[in-house]
Parts: sequence; structure tokens; C-alpha cells
Amino acid sequence: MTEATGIVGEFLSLKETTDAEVLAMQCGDFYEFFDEDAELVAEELDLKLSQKSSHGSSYPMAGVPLDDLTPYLKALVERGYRVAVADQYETDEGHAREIVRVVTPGTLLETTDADAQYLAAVVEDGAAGGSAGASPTADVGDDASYGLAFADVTTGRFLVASGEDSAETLTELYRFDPVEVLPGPAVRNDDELVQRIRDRTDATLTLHEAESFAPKRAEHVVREQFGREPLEGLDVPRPAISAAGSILSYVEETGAGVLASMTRITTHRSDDHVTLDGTTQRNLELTETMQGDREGSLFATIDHTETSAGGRLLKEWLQRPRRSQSVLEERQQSVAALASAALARDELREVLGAAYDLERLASKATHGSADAQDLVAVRETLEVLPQIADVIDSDAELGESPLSAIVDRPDRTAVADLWEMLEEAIAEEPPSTVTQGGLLQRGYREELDEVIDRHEAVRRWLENLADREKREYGLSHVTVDRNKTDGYYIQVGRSVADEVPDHYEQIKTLKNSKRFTTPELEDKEREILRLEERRGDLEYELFESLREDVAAEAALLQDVGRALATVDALSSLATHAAANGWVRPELRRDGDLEIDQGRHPVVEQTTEFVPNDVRMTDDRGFLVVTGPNMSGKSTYMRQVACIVLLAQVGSFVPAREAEIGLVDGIFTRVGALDELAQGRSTFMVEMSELSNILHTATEESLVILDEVGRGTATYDGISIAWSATEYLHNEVRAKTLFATHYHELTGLAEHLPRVANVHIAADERDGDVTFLRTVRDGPTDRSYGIHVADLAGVPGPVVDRARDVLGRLREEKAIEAKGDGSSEPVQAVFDLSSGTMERSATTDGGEAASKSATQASLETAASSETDADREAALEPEKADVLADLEDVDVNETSPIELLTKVQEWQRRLEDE
Ligand SMILES: Nc1ncnc2c1ncn2[C@@H]1O[C@H](COP(=O)(O)OP(=O)(O)OP(=O)(O)O)[C@@H](O)[C@H]1O
Repeated sequence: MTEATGIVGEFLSLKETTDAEVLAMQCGDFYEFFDEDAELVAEELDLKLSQKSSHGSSYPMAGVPLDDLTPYLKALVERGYRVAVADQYETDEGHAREIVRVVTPGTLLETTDADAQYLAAVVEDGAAGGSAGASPTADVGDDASYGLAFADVTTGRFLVASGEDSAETLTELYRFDPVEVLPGPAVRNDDELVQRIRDRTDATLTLHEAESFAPKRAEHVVREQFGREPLEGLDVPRPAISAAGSILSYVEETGAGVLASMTRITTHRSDDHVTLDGTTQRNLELTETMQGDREGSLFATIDHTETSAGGRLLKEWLQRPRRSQSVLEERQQSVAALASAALARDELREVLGAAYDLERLASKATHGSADAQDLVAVRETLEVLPQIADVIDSDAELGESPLSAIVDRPDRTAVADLWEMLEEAIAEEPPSTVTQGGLLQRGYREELDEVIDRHEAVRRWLENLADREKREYGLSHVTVDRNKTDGYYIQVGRSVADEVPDHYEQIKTLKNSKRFTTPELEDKEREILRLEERRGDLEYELFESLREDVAAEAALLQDVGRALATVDALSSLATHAAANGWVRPELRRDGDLEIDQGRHPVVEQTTEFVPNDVRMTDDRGFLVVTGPNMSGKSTYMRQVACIVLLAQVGSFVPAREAEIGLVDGIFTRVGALDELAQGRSTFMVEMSELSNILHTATEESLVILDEVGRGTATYDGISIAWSATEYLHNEVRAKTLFATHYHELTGLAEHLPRVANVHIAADERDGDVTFLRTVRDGPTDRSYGIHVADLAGVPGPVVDRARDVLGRLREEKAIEAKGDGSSEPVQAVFDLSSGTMERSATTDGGEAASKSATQASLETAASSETDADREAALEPEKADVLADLEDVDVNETSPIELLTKVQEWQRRLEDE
């Protein structure tokens, strides 16, 4: 193919200069895509493809009108493409084109989504040594530390953070859920970490130039942006500065033009926040359900915010619960005041309804994309602040709450000044285009008023010209109009065309009329065109400078936006609390948890919920939760986690009364639906999550374990569950709720002092199980697994036999409990491989226990004689099934396999 020249050639050579996947190049009134790019956008965006020939070759071409680029850009970026935009400008020699912006997921300003849109950078601390080629357990134990920076170009938020190891770093990343991540030089070579970032976030990974991460250069860039002082006050770790510097250089390089909206740098300290890893956020369905729906998540349930900024903040609170009692109590005070002031709260929410997203508007103003309507939105939102303050002041309780300080934080005089400036400047209902005039108020600038007056005068002269001509020359059928080719003209009906005065110059003859001009009309035409241009230019100039004045107040707008969002988020919490009978929890430092009549915040919305108590104190910090399938174990445990989390958001909680010991982290290990979808082994995931918890949780953490060990053969499963319990109890000492089907674990309560059993009660009458959903102390007293088999129609003899087998297994399987030293361990030994009891050779106590277990097993064996008789009386197929049942080694078979076997037996029995 010959080298393309002309427009296609220009496109292809511009494309070579960028690493963006797609280039949109302005050609007059269109943005065009050529060649492969055209094919790609045609495919992705359903655009019509045409052909453009250049130098004997033909190239695919697609285009969108100039003003319509935004939605296409957005769609491409949301699909993960980086899109370069080249604009056209005039030069002495004609047109030239230049790439002005590369739009990427993290620098997309045109978002319509209310969520924060973070661009993140992750840098490994060089001093700590490389972790490239980290082991699969890099989640824990590797010694590299990391620096992180997060920027939201749509709101100007800029934060730095650090991660002690890769696990903490991933937790921070998940907390901010970035849309784009810039891995630093060492991080990008760490396949394991990169893979984990990909797994745990939906972010696009972008390789930004390595030099921008260089400590000296990064520090310089950061100081240029934020000044010297904030950095010194912040005590930001070195790799976090590198991360911050690279983000700033990236934002600058991609041409988003919003650097000025990044007015402050703040540190996000993980110590201030409750550790909440990605798995836990998913398990507790914080912002989306396990199925990925927003509806049904905790956030969707409690979100009654009126503004998108308020919703964004509330979500941030949920994702980043706090640990400081004073911060939380301050929020609680506001929620309490708002919850009891129903009328004032409604009023506040109504006023808030008129507020726009000021943080976003500030970014648009600095970027130069805010139009006059956006500035009206700024003005109207600034009005909201004093109105909110008035409502708060008018209610005694609200006035005394921290809400007053929240609305007083932004500089109210500066707000009033900015409001006044906009009020005087912007027209009442300006158009959305900024180049066609009508943007500004009369009286705003004398110079503009003069131009407008003259423009209006000429316009009126032209408007009245037809009437004047009719009157003066006695002409009927006269109109005055303008079009592109003829300019202004006087049009006279053909019948009277001969009666026109001499100074009329004919310019066109039409079928029924003739068009004329006059020297005076030509003068006026020149004048009006000049004035139109002048008015447009002047208005745009004034508007631009006004927009710059607004952009200069970005920090103020962010303050006001934040204050309004805070009031909105707090009102939302109060609204939900009032509507659902939630109470203010008492926050405690001693770690005790006492929830009276607690409910699950989401499940209670759709179900007649049976409230339950929770008591976890120093002497019962580990609850083994048992109960039949579907009885409500998971719900109960998640309810506890959600209540603690809500309390650490500053919210009220669904309970009659609650005392919440503050935690430093919430860890959960629940089913692994989503990992299954990613094709990873369930059991491997289960174990790496467990390992993570055992390493990371502390005495101040809350741990929720649902069915640990289920993913492997029963022996392994019980052993792991058992030893994890001992470790959590003895070493970690975290407050733990552990739901299990391994009845064996309930025995631990007798040997480990802080372990207590609770069970979810079920009532059985006439063969039917009724789930009572009530949590009671003590273990379940029967095996409902077999009961479920019974309910499912497994024949009576099989069920009976299963009960016997179970009874034997239980009695024989005594396992030594390893205590924390404060109580005597019980010792009994069951030879799992042979299925026989052997005497323990260790302690006296052990021998005694062992003996009694042997005794019990003998008794069971005796009673099974009758079963043998019963077997003999069965038909052959039933006997076969029974034989198979006996052959099954329960301890070497996973529950899934067992279930499959039961199904098969059922089928065989039905076939009979
Ligand atoms: N306290 C309650 N009041 C009313 N409904 C409840 C309560 N607790 C749980 N439920 C409902 O009971 C059903 C089963 O709950 P859950 O999944 O927690 O049971 P489970 O014991 O964990 O089951 P499995 O052992 O099979 O995992 C759910 O539909 C849940 O909404």
C-alpha cells in the first residue's frame, strides 16, 4: 500500500505519536476516525463506516459531529479504551491539528455516574527490597511496603496512603475501588500483585512513564501543586509522594486540564479506619450483592440522600468505617438530633434537593468545560448553604448538634461574595452553548451593555424596515429577511416590483417576488454583523473570565460541596433510623458486644424478621453457631457484622438496644461464589482467605467464619476448623462467630474458656421442621442433615441407619482440645483410619475420657444388632443401597459427593 497522504496521512502520523488505542481527529465540524480506528469504533459504537480514498488507496472512515463526541468518548473509555482527541486550529498556512487530550478511565471528566472515579498509583518502597516474583501467599508476610495516591479528577479529591504489605495495599485499593491504576516501576514487574489488582478491582492498568515515579521529580511536582507546607504537616511516606507525583504528571500529560481543582492533599490513614478487605466488602454486600446488583446492598438500603454528592459520601463512609470514638460520636449526635427533628429534617432534605454537585462543578470550571448553566447551578447551590444553616439554627436540638459547625466550616462571607458575583453576572436562563450570546445579565459590564444596546437598536431598525418601506413608498407585500447567500434583503411581491424606488438595487428574481438591497441596508447589515460578532466575543470573553474566577474558588466550592454532602449523608442516616426503628448504639472501648433484639439491616426490609440477641464479652468472645441448613446462621453472623459496621459509620443500628465494642477490622470468610466464577479452586480460595484472617486479625477484630473447611474431605475439614478455632481463640483472641455443620466443634466450648455455643432454634412437630430463627445458647441437639434427607423422601430404613451411623461416629470421635493453658484438656483417641478406639497413653484424664468413649461405642455397636436384622428383611436393592451406605467413609468424602450419593440412592430406591 502506498503511504497515505492528506487527511488520512495526517491521521496516521498523529496516531503514531500517541499510545492511545483510538484517535478522534477533528476535521471541520466532525471528529473523524480512519483505518483500524474507524473499524473499531464502527464495531464498538455502531457507527456507520464509509470509505475515504487517499493516494489510490481506500481507507475505512467513521465520524461523529463535533458536539456529539462526549457520549462516544465516554462509551469507548468505559469499555477500557484510551482515546486521544486531536483538535483543529487555524494557522497562517491553513489548518493544523494537535492531540489535546488523551481520555482514559481515570481522567474522564464527562462521567454521569454519581460514584467517585479514582485514578490510583501504587509504588513499592524501594528501600524495603523487591517483591517481584512474590509467592502465592504474598497476601501476607512479604516485607515490601507501598505508597499509594488516589485522585478523582471529577471532584478534585486527592489522597495519599500507605500499605505495610501487599495485603494492606490491596485492601486500600479495594476501599477506593479505582477505575485506573498506574503501577510504579517495581509493581509492574510483580506479576502476583498485578494479577491481584486485576482480580480485586475493575481498574484498567496503565503503564505511565517510569521517570514520573522518580522520588526527586515526583516530590518537585507534588510541591509545585500543593505547596511545601501541607506536605510537611502530612508526614507522607516517600513512595506515596512518588505515587502522587506520577498521578499529577499523568493528569497533566493526558490533558484533562483539571490540576487546579486538586486544591488539597490529604492522608488516608488506615489506622483511622476499620480494616475491611475486598472479600468482606463483598460478603457483607456493602455496595452490591453477591450477584453484583446494587439493589439489595446495604448501601442501597440505607441510602436516602437527596444529592449525588451526599450519596457518594455515604458510600465512602460505608466503605471506610472509622475507629475513632469521638469522630463516631460526633456523627451520632447529628444523626440523633436529625432523627428526632422530623419536620426540620424534611425541610433540610427539601432544601438539599435543590443542590447540585459542587465538587464536580468546581472541576468543570477549572477544566474550562463549565457552561453558563453550570454557573447557574453553582449559584443556586451556594444559596442552599445559608438556607440549610437557617433550618439548623431554627431548631434548638439541631442548633446544638455538630451540624452547626459543619455548615459554618466553609467561609460564609466568601460564599456570599461568590454568589453575588454570579447573581450579577449570569443571565436568569442562559443557553447551554457559550458562543451564541445571552449568557450574561444586563448591567454586568457597561461595555457589553453598550454593544447590546447598539445591537438591539440595529435589530429593531431592521425589524421595522418593512413597515417603514411600505408606508414611505406605498408598497404592499414587502418583507425583510436574511439568508446565507443574500445577506439582508428587502423582498417585494412581483405585482408591485416595478413600483420600487430608484435606490433599490435588485439582487435576485424569484418566481413570485424580487429581492433588493439598498446602500443603507448594506450599511446596517455590516453594522449588525460586526455587533453580533463583538457581542458574542465580548460575552464569551467575560464569561470565560467569570468562569476563571469561579475556578479560582475551587477550594471554597469543594468546602461547600462537602458540607452539604455531609448534612445530606447524616440526614439520610437519620431518615432511615427514624423510619425503621433503629437505635443509637453505645460505643465502648472494651470490645464487648451486647446487642439486644438485633436485626439484619437488609433482610428486615423484605422479611418478617425475628430479632436476636448477641452477647460477646471477654468470657465468651468466640461463638460457635450451629443450626440446621437454612435456619439463619449466615444471616445472624452477617447481622452482627453489619451492626458493628454501621455503628462504626456513626449510624444508628437495627436493634432494641446495642453496646458496641469498637473493632479495628472486620474479617469474613463466607462462601466463594465469585471466585468460582473466576475459575479458582474454592478450597484454595477458602484457605488463603482463612490464612489472611489468621495473620491479620487482632484481638480487637471481629471475625466471621461461615463453614470453614467444607471445601475438602471431612477429616481435613474438621481438623482445619478445629485448629483454626484454637488459634483464633488462643493466639489471635479476636471476637469470632463461627458457623459450622461439624457438630464436633461444639465440644470445644467445654475446653476453651472463651468459646460458647449458640444455635438457631428449629421446632419439629409431626415430621415438619419449623425454623424459629431464634438464637439460643448451647449447641443444636440433633442432626438436621439427616432430617433434611428424611424430608427429601429418603426411605425410612436408610434414614434410621444413617442416624445410627452418625451416633456411632459422634461418640467415637473424641478429639483432644488444645486449651490456652487455663483449663485441663480432655484426651481421648479415636483411630480414624481403622475406626476403632484406642486407649490414650498420655494423661490420666485422657485415659478416663478414652475409656468412657470406648464404652459408649460398645453400647452403640450392641444396639446396631437390631439394624442388621432389619437389613436382612429388606428387598435386595434396598439392601444394596444400605450396603453402599455403610461402605461410604463419611470422613473421606466431601459434602457435595455425599449429596450426590444420597441422590443416587434415592433414585435407585425410587426405580424399584
Ligand atoms: N432472624 C430471621 N428472621 C427472619 N428470617 C430470617 C432470619 N434469619 C434468616 N432468615 C431467612 O432464612 C433464610 C436462610 O438464612 P441463612 O442463609 O442465614 O441460613 P443458614 O443457616 O446460613 O443456611 P445454610 O446452612 O444452608 O448456609 C434466608 O432466606 C433468610 O432471609
